[in-house]
This record gives sequence, C-alpha cells and structure tokens, in this order.
Amino acid sequence: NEILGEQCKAQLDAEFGEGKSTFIQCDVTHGDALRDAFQRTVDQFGQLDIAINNAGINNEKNWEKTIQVNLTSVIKGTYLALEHMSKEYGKIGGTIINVSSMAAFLHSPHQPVYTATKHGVIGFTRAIADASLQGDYGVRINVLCPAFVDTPLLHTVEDEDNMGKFVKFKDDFKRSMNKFGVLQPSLIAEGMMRLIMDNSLNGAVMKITCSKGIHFHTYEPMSA
Ligand SMILES: NC(=O)C1=CN([C@@H]2O[C@H](COP(=O)(O)OP(=O)(O)OC[C@H]3O[C@@H](n4cnc5c(N)ncnc54)[C@H](O)[C@@H]3O)[C@@H](O)[C@H]2O)C=CC1
Ligand SMILES: CC/C=C\C[C@H](O)[C@H](O)/C=C/C=C/C=C\C=C\C(=O)C/C=C\CCC(=O)O
Repeated sequence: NEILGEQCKAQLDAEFGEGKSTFIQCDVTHGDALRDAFQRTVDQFGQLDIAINNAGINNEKNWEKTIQVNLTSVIKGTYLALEHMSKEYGKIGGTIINVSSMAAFLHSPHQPVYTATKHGVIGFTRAIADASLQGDYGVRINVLCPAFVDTPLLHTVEDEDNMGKFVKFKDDFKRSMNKFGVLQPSLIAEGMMRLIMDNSLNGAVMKITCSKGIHFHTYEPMSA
C-alpha cells in the first residue's frame, strides 16, 4: 500500500529525522521483489536486525493466493532474513517475528484456508526456531497470534469477493467477534516490541486477546 507506506514514513521522519527509515513497495509473492527489498534495506542501513513477516490476506475465493501470501511468503521472508542475520552466513544474529492469528486456535467455517495458513505459520516458526537454536544461527524466531484487531482486514468479513461461498457463515464469525471483542492495533505493537526486546524468547507462541491480553501458548510435552 504505497499511499499508507509513504504516510507512515513521513510520520517516522517527523519523529526520528530523515534517513532513519525507508519505505519499499513490494508484492511479497512477486518474483524477486522480496529478495530485492531485503537487499535494498541492508544496502541503506548496513545490516538487518529485525524482520516481521506481517503481510496477510483473507481470500477464500482465490485461496491459492492466500497460501502464497500468508504462508509461502512468510517462509520466504524468514529464509531471506536468515541470509542477512544468521551466523551460518557469517552475520551477527537478529530476531524474526512471523504473524499468525488466534484463528490457528479457534477454527471458523468462515475461513478454512486462512485458518490453515495460520496453523502453518506456527508449525514452520516453531520448527525453524529449533533449527536456529540447535544450529547456533544467533537468531530468535517467534510467532504472534492476535485475536480480532480493528484493521481493514476485519471489514472483509461480509465481502463475497473475499469470502466466496463461505460468506454465508459470516454471522458465525460476527458472533465470535462479539463474544471475544476487537483489539486495537497498539496492543499488537506492544506485543511485537516484547518479542523484539526479550532475549529469552525463541520459538514462543504469543497470543493477544481481549480477555487475557498479551500471554503465551503452552504445549503439553509429548509422551511416548
Ligand atoms: N485484523 C485482524 O483481526 C487480524 C490480523 N491478523 C494478521 O495480521 C497481519 C496484518 O493484517 P492487518 O493489519 O489486520 O490487515 P490489513 O489488511 O490492514 O493489512 C495487511 C497488509 O498486508 C499488505 N499485503 C497484502 N498482500 C500483500 C502482498 N502480496 N505483498 C505485500 N503486502 C501485502 C497490505 O497491503 C496491507 O498493508 C496479517 O498477517 C493478518 O492475517 C491476525 C489476527 C487478527
Ligand atoms: C474476514 C475476517 C478477516 C480477518 C480476521 C482474521 O480472521 C483473524 O486472524 C481472526 C482472528 C480470530 C480470533 C479468534 C479468537 C479469539 C479468541 C479469544 O479471544 C479467546 C480468549 C482467550 C483465549 C486465551 C487462550 O487460549 O490462551
């Protein structure tokens, strides 16, 4: 979103001064665009410390595109970030956050493929975080799962162009929204800052909900 991206950069310029930020428009599914965006960032700032794979869509009609944006590009973004951060590549470490959703815990008939991608993001992130630890990459990799957040994405709930035949389940989805409430984006930013700053976190699954705020999912140890 070029307009919002430039507006965001202008706000950062006003707060922190010119030259501290850049906006690069990039379709994460498009050829080498994502690779180029990483390279241009490193060329401008000298190194990469933090990467957040956040782009996401909710399109059950073009569900292959949803897999490309929400899962394939998160994997691609993680691997590209590792090329610029991992000790494996002679770099100095860093941190990566992949954005999943509480949809990975509460499945809805309204968005089956979106839900599958968000499960995938958790599985991939936990496994690559283990690889980072055992392979001494020096990179912490965590996953963030917000519940409903007041952003344009949430307003596609009744949109047949996005939901396809599953739009008929919109009332089920809206009942969930009423039950669980809608978060403000500032709390998601707070969760992201915690994942960035807390050096003890790797492979963590952070959940953010109205009832419990910022907290972590715990997994039962697997017994034989
Ligand atoms: N809003 C919500 O209720 C929740 C959102 N999420 C996740 O949070 C993340 C951010 O979503 P929101 O800010 O809510 O939605 P949004 O629709 O406001 O923002 C999504 C952003 O992704 C960008 N994007 C979409 N396709 C892209 C592509 N191919 N290449 C590059 N950028 C692309 C859009 O331009 C937009 O800036 C997504 O991964 C979403 O699945 C997770 C849980 C709840
Ligand atoms: C058309 C809608 C588009 C996008 C919205 C996304 O689907 C979004 O990613 C979906 C979010 C779904 C959230 C669902 C559940 C929320 C649950 C709770 O808040 C439950 C409260 C506490 C549980 C605490 C815990 O289990 O740890």
